[in-house]
Amino acid sequence: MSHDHDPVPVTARAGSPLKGRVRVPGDKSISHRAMIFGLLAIGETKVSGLLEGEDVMRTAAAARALGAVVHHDGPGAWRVQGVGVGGLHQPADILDFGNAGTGSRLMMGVCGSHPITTTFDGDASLRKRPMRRILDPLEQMGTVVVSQQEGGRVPLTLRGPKEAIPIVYAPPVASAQIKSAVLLAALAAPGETTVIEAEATRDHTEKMLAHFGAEITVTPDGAHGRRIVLKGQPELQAAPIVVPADPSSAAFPLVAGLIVPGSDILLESVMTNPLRSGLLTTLIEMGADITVEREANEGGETVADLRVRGSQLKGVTVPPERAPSMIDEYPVLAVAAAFATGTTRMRGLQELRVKESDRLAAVEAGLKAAGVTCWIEGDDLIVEGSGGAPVRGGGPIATHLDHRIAMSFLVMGLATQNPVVVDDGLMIATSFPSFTALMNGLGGRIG
Ligand SMILES: O=C(O)C1=C[C@@H](OP(=O)(O)O)[C@@H](O)[C@H](O)C1
Ligand SMILES: C=C(OP(=O)(O)O)C(=O)O
Repeated sequence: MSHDHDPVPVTARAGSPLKGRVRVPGDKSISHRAMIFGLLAIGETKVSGLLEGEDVMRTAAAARALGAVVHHDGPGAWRVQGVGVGGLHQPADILDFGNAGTGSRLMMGVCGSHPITTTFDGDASLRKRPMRRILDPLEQMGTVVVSQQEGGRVPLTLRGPKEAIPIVYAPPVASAQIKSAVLLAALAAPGETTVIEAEATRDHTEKMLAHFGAEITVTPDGAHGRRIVLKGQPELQAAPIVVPADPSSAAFPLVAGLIVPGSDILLESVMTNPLRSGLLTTLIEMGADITVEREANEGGETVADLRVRGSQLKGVTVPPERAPSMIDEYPVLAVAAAFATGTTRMRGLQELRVKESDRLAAVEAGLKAAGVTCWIEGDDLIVEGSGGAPVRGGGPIATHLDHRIAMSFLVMGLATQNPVVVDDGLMIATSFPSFTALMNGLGGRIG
């Protein structure tokens, strides 16, 4: 399935300061998991605040194909009647995940440990992404990889064992997707499965396992790591899910509010889970005028209003151990760095090479096309800030089917001398369908 589409260029222009208050849509990671846990539970899971982006809709379609009954009751409001662990149906057709790494990898874990045969496919971007990292632990658990493309890429077909084997697994890279795939697969295995992560990554799967009644323990391991032990074959019970606002989406108006002089905006109830808030930490280190207000709890996650005002940022070094807590935010951080005083060095970004695009290369090329001095040294990205002098802008910026590259450079164009044009805005709908309307509602000029 190639999902070729005619690209739709989009332009952003500088204008007046950004003002107003907005709430960005629901978190993408939690929304995928809401559908997956709904599928694996007994009873009806009610979800509010679900992100209705294309990636999550692919996961909803896969949940249906595997036997769930999925109802859409209104904006963000969904109900999922599950089949229970062990109860997955044999899907009639291939599972097409479009652009979504999270949906496809987590569902490989779910399907790969059940006695069914499933074929996974996706768009031209997903077909380039490495899946060996998921297939390796699944093979240890007894999954047969019936067919795959070179290097373990989709389209690929998995056949699950009659009964999966519990394992002890240390993912070779810091990845919540690998961890989650193993934990979801382990639900169908008897006994205990252990995942040991050297660097803690987003913990939504662990929290939701506990919320749905699984026996799971999480303990610190080493300087930055965690040891997660899950007891297999639980009966997961449906439980309500409230999806908080996505900090990875909030990153775009947040950075726009900083780089457009005179801006003053309030982002309502953004999730502040510490394993997701590396960008906030970094921007505050850079001197950003951001205040964290009205802290609260929403559906088991901490949230807060973020008030942001236009600021002259200064360059910093971002340490590699911070990468898991802001992995999707580096493209937009690089845009912020282009306006800072001095140099920003972002260290340890090797994982950016295997996202929807090679984000290291895409950010470097885009910044250069817009007149910014930057370079890559090993796995580090270095950006020289303009120090308050105008940044030129330009384009067209090549987005390579990557929503975050498109949104990052459109944010940049709100503050550059000349407009910024991105070559294709269609992929924005995978994670943030209301992006343009929301930014323009604050006074942005994107179209
Ligand atoms: O588990 C998740 O929901 C995600 C994990 C991260 O990927 P990796 O696990 O590949 O780092 C992140 O980039 C992705 O957007 C969402
Ligand atoms: C990397 C991302 O998503 P995924 O891996 O789910 O495609 C992202 O949203 O930036």
